[in-house]
Amino acid sequence: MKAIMLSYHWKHTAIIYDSSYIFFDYAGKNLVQDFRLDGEMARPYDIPFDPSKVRDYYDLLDEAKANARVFVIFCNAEILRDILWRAYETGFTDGDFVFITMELFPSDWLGYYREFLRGDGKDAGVTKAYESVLILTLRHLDNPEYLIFAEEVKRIAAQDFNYVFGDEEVNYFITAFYDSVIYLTIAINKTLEEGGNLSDGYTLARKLWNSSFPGITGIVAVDALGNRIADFDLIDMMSPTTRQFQRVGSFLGATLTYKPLTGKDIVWPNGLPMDVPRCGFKDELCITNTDPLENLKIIAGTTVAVLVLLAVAGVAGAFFYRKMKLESEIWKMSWLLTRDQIQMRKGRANDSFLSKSMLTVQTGEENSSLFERHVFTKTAICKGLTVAVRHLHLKTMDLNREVMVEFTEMQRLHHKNLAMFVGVCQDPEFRVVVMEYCPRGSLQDILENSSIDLDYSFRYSLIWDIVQGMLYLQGSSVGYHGRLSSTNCLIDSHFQLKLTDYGLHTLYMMDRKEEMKGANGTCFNTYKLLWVAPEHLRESHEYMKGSKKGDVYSFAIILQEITLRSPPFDDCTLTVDELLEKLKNPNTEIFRPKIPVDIFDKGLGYLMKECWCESPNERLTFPEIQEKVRNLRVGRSTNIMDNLLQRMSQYADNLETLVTERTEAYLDEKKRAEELLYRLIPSSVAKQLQLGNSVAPESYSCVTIYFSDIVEFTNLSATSTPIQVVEFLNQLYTAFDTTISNYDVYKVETIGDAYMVVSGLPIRNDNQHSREIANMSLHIRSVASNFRIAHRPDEKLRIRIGIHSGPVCAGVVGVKMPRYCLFGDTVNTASRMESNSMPLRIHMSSSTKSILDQFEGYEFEERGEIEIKGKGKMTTYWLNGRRS
Ligand SMILES: Nc1nc2c(ncn2[C@@H]2O[C@H](COP(=O)(O)OP(=O)(O)OP(=O)(O)O)[C@@H](O)[C@H]2O)c(=O)[nH]1
Ligand SMILES: [Mg+2]
Repeated sequence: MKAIMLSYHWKHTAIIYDSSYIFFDYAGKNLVQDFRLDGEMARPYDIPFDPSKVRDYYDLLDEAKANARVFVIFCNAEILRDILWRAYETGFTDGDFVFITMELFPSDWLGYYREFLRGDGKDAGVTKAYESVLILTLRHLDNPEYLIFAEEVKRIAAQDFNYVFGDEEVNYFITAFYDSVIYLTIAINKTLEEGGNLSDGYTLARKLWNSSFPGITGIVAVDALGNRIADFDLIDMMSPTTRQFQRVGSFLGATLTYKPLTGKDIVWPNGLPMDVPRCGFKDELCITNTDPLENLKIIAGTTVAVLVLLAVAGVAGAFFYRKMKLESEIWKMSWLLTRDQIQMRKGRANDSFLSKSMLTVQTGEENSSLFERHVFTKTAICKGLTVAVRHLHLKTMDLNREVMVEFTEMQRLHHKNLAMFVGVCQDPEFRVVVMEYCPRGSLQDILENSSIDLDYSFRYSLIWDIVQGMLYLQGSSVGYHGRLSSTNCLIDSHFQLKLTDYGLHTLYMMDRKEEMKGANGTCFNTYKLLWVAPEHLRESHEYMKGSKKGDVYSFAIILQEITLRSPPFDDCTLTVDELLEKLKNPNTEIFRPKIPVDIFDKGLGYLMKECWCESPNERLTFPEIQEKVRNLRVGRSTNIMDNLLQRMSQYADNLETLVTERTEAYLDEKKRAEELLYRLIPSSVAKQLQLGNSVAPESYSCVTIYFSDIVEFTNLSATSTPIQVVEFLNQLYTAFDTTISNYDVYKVETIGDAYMVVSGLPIRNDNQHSREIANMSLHIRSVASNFRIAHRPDEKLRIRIGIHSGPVCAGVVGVKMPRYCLFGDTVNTASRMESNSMPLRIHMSSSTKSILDQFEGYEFEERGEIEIKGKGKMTTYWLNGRRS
């Protein structure tokens, strides 16, 4: 570790370690102590901790920060993740700090390492923190002797122990045992050569102390106390997107040297971190710096005045020190973001099931005209985080001292109920404030989303979160929120409420002034003023900064929204502007939202009244509100976790039902579509098409084709309306379709009054095709002769049938509306059989007859030789019937 530290010119370290990890070598020497004793290094600052007792890992980091920028951390992976998350949350991961930890076995770390991902909302932050982490692991073995040895171990494991290694490396302990045996054999040989006594184990064991020998893992170095000095690799994350790690350097035990690997630089978030910050660990170096001289003037007027002040009292000294610290932070301007650091995300931020795409708010106008607000946060990626970007209306951003102090103060705020302030960008084209993004939308979104059921405990936990955030904010140097509203209460992925858009009083005041002027083409939305306390409404908007008591009033309006689950002042019928006027100028009566008698919690009703008193001094303070809410909450189920889980499972159930319903509907639809397709194309062919396979045309050596036609259809059509014709054909073909479903046949198509059926394809059926078609023809004939034409009840339907057998080729033609078609002379001949047939008779060719002859029971009648157009003379037959 020392070799690594010195190689990067770091001499100051803080060792943060789980005190249950005791680092002793076999001779009983405490390794942490050992690490502390080295002339070249400053004495490392030692922070042991008991994980079960640590209240907040920030405390450890804060303590370490006062002594070092390089933190060596020893603890288990879970705790490390918690520490890193806290480090990220509290601003330790921007590149000023280094975290070195140890993970003995390297195989897990090389390649893609995702084990620190948990999907708990902290992954991005922990990944960011990993940019500052270096991991020390045992050397990755790849020397030729080791590779042969590893192969051999794998072979023996499979052969003798039936254990087959996967991708994993051969365990390091196996190689260490092997090296021990080499150690022993060398020691025995040496002892024998020297004529020593083999039964003197102690001397034997000491034979190779303070020396080295070639082992299977490379050169094995043994120190003067008999400890093996292992070889280590230093590993670093190459990129936060791929989370891929790489070796950046190696430590060789035999030479006690660390060498960075050429061409494999450590990827730092912000360059190589300095061993000592510019102003020293306690800002002590800045007091005599040139820049701070300027600062001194700013703080106390003159340098002399400050020095006098310092001399006068220790208390003043402490004050001075704090001020100096703030000054150095102000000038660091770490909140200032460049345009390149903010990558806007495309599309709207609407990734929450709680956010409605459209918020519709009733303005309260006489006719209840609805005024729609369609608001989405713009989101971006900044420093590896998804952030909410708030565009400012200011034409210029004057980074005067007051504004800079505000930014610096904002940056110091860290609380679970505050959305983090990320920074500002003052690019003329892109003047924005960047805040932590909360994916589940605002409190207003939740309240307006009727599909979310809000019970007591949930409402109380929302209120509780607001109070906690406000207590912290009002106790901080920022002093008050200034624009507390339900749109500035956000819900994060853990359903925790976080306040946003707080502070920055000077900047936001100037910005609101511009917004009201309509800068950047915006139109100021007076609806936002419904949360502003009357005393501030009365001020000129330009000075409407806000106050602690003003926040309490805004909180009361949010309480109204939560308890009544309605927008502010929802009960009144005034327009927003009329309403604001009334609030500004109360006549005899103070104007506030009405609290219905059946309010779900009377206690909350009283609390609202105590918070929106007209006189700011009569309003409660947040500590008092906290007490009241705590008392009101007693007796209600406060287990937000249970409640949340219940809600989540309810939501999941709803989703599951929805998914099942949709899936069923989809499957039904699919089935219908498939059935339709199977009617157009034989199912075996359709399946091939669905799989994306092309269907090659196929020839069939013998199939039987049926054609039938309605006698005098032209006359019938001429004397019927088109609708009657369609209805008639539909009824007839439905009857035919039902009939043919009893046979192994495929209906090729209907063309007008013609009906075409084939048997023997696409699935071949030997010679059965002639029989199937013959039987079907007889059946259809009887169906047709019994068929009554609905609009001509007295007329008898007569059809002509013709059948013929022979070779055909079948294939799918067309892309847009693919059709399965038959080609070949057999089709024409079959059609000719039909056209030369007689009413209610089945006319067949000799080829069909000769196949049918193989089957018994058919009654034929030779028709004799007839002239068939395009074919010449053919002997044909009538199929009259079949003996049962
Ligand atoms: N989902 C989500 N919505 C946000 C986030 N930040 C702001 N919003 C919403 O984006 C919309 C526009 O926000 P703003 O421009 O801050 O306007 P506002 O909050 O109504 O008013 P002021 O902040 O007081 O100016 C509001 O509906 C916010 O609730 C966020 O981090 N996540
Ligand atoms: Mg806002």
